[in-house]
Amino acid sequence: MTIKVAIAGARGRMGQEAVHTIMKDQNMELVSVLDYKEIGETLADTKLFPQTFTVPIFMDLTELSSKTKPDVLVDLTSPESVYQHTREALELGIRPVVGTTGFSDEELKELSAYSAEHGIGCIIAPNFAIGAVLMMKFAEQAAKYLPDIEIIEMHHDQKLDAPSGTAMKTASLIADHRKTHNQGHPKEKETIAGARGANYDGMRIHSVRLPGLVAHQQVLLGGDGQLLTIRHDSFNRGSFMSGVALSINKVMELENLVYGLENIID
Ligand SMILES: NC(=O)C1=CN([C@@H]2O[C@H](COP(=O)(O)OP(=O)(O)OC[C@H]3O[C@@H](n4cnc5c(N)ncnc54)[C@H](OP(=O)(O)O)[C@@H]3O)[C@@H](O)[C@H]2O)C=CC1
Ligand SMILES: O=C(O)C1=N[C@H](C(=O)O)C[C@H](O)C1
Repeated sequence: MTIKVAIAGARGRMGQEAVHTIMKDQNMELVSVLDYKEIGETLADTKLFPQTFTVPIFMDLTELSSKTKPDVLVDLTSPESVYQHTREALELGIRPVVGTTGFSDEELKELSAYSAEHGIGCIIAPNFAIGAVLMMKFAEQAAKYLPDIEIIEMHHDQKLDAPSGTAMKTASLIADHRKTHNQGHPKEKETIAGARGANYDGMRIHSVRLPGLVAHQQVLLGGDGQLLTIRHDSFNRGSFMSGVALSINKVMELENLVYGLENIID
């Protein structure tokens, strides 16, 4: 069966890569694009894609749904729009595959409840790169033995959310198994606000933003006389594409929301 896919965010860094991935996949058909700006009738009009990419662009998800009937909506947009897109897609019976980061815990809970109640599959993956998923799982396991942890995530300087979705997911996986404890000296004082990073359940998260970077993370686990560093680097956005394709296939089998690629890989 061919999976009919729509995409939101096709003009973006991830979106452009995902358009090519879906167009090349024999089991998928890119049927439509959701945008919020007048950028032309089809992807070909945007000049970002070959003239053969005559995929229609819509500004309204309900119209896109009724005219092109996608099975799946891939969202690679912005923290500002992603919740609304995901909620609307679920209401229209379209399965969301979401790479966009920046959800609150409440939004995730609410979408998860809606998805389960209506039996519609949904995947929200803060990181589609298999190496990043392994980094998170290894950090989760190591935290049992080395519970003093600082996360340093490093991204390109156009990123809108901080900390990254990957850092948040890493911290939440670790927090599920680690006893809450505040790290560092109980009397430590920041002479410049933010010097010690963000506090997630006692763990510290530091966000670096620099031109030249793509997506990188180190999890530092300190013990008496030792340091374990678990590091992952995405050097290009091709690193995320096998996870996007896997999620589009898997979401067709789901009747609930899955948060994190680690829950769908064998
Ligand atoms: N899960 C994963 O593995 C990965 C996730 N990401 C996440 O994916 C998201 C996109 O990243 P990236 O591609 O780098 O960002 P970009 O800014 O390059 O792309 C986002 C695109 O979405 C468009 N957009 C914004 N709002 C809407 C909307 N309401 N409807 C349709 N299109 C919209 C933007 O248009 P305009 O610029 O005109 O506003 C832009 O073209 C981010 O949240 C990022 O964190 C990134 C890499 C990997
Ligand atoms: O904005 C990005 O680029 C990325 N965002 C995701 C995140 O917030 O973790 C995934 C990856 O790190 C790239």
